[in-house]
Amino acid sequence: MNKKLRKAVIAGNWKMNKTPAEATKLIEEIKPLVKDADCSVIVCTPYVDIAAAMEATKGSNIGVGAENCHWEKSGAFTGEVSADMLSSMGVQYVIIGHSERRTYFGETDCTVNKRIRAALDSGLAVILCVGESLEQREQGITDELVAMQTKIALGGVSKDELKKIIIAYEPIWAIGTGKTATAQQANEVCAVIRETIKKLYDAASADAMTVQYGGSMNAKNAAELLDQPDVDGGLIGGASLKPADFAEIVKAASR
Ligand SMILES: O=C[C@H](O)COP(=O)(O)O
Repeated sequence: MNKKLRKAVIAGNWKMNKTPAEATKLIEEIKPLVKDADCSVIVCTPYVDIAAAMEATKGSNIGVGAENCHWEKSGAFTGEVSADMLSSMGVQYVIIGHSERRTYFGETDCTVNKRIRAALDSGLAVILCVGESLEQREQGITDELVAMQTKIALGGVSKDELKKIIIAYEPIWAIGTGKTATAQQANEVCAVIRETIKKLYDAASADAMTVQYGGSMNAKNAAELLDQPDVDGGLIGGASLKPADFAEIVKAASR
């Protein structure tokens, strides 16, 4: 499929930022700036901001996502939030397997797979994050690692369910560091992910798959990254908290 036929997806990952009142304010600022976007626009917020985000995005072209979900439907899991709880609030997307969850909260490829299963069963679309550390890149194992993360995460996911999955390639060394992967590096690994989908499913599924890049994407470097044939959008951290910068990235994805 021609890249142009895959609509770009720009998702903000707010991480642990913004109170509900601040979330409303930020969305109100973003809304007019992205209203003519020719790409999907999503904001993924902390759990406590979801009600405010649902309210503020009403009637707009901005979708709302969460930053994680548990794999069980309910039970004794203090501090966790289920996929059903999120979908009951109108949430459409959930980020799963972000490297910060893997690094700081012990998440593994296996728990990522369980969370994806739960999210799909609750009707949520998933933004699955994969990516290598600097050490792994230097060892030359980026492609194998990213392919393996993708395969394990998608275990038991049908071809039909795959349509509700977006994959974000996020090299850990580029997250929040100001160190962006070059457009070529980003494209190479996004292509590896697409090839992995082709092997696991088929060429049509690989062609239709949205593969984002994430890691210090900003208003200045977005156009070059988003111009790459296998980069279909971005998962944006820091710049998603700055309305003008986020809007600039959305504009770059709309070309
Ligand atoms: O999920 C977003 C990524 O972790 C990228 O964060 P960043 O844009 O602040 O580098």
